[in-house]
Amino acid sequence: MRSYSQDLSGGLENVPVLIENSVPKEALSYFQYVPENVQGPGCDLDPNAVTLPGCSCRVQSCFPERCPCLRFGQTYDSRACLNQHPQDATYSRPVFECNAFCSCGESCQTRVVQNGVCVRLGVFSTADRGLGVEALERLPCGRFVCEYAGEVIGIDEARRRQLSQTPLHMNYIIAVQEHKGLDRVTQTFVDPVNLGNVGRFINHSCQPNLIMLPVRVHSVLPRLALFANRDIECYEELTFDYSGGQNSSAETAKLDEETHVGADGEEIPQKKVCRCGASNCSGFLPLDMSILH
Ligand SMILES: C[S@@+](CC[C@H](N)C(=O)[O-])C[C@H]1O[C@@H](n2cnc3c(N)ncnc32)[C@H](O)[C@@H]1O
Repeated sequence: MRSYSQDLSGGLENVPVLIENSVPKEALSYFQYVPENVQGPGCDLDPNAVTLPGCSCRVQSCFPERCPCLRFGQTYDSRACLNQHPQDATYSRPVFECNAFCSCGESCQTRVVQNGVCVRLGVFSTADRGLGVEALERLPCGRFVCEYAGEVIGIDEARRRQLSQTPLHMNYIIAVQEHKGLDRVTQTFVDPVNLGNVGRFINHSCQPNLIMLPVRVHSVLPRLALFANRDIECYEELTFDYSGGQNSSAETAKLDEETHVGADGEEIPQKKVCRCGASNCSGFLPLDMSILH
């Protein structure tokens, strides 16, 4: 069992995010903890501005039949867990929570991600993947764990940051694409390298125990929320699939066989060996080529 003491969040989360005592201070010297997304270069909106309308349900907890925030159905159960299995197709639809403009109570069942980290997590040194995060309590399937929070940046900034990296750098930029109708795609880029929360220490696995869902709370900008996709034991390392479940190995494999220089002559970061140890491991970390095109 690892020994933990300090709170990485400095009191900014509901529960301390513990750091293993053996993690060297230098490993975190350039990092500043922010519990929620912040506006970064190229992002036109302040992620903390309230840009969604509220409901007028004057009840403690909203009903799906009446509440416009629940037009796609009830998302959570009374234990703040997803009320369908996380792999269920339901979650390919947008998820909205009640927000600051809503008339319902603060204990409304439709407020989960906005309540922040409520489970005990520990940041520890892995043998071969830098730092990682483990659960310090049992987590039931569907439980909200934490956000992947950081600077929300525009695509040009994401491209600039990605191209400035070499395979020796750790990559923290997550690009989430959402399909709206047949021809509209919205992209959200979050980079928690310097400003971020506990989510930025979670490693990739080809057989993960978390799933990432875009959840809208007060703003049209989604928050990237991580939920348990099965029951998780205390001291299990937490992981999610950096590709969001889409198999990007074909594209990354092509990159490796051919060239590491893009069409405009720019250097393209090379793919990295995946050390998740899963039986279905694809061999390499997903590399989101949509940022580079
Ligand atoms: C979002 S960070 C995860 C936290 C990171 N381990 C740290 O120490 O801050 C992503 C980086 O961690 C490393 N990493 C994450 N999952 C990995 C895996 N399955 N195999 C090898 N390296 C991994 C890679 O360097 C990757 O670019």
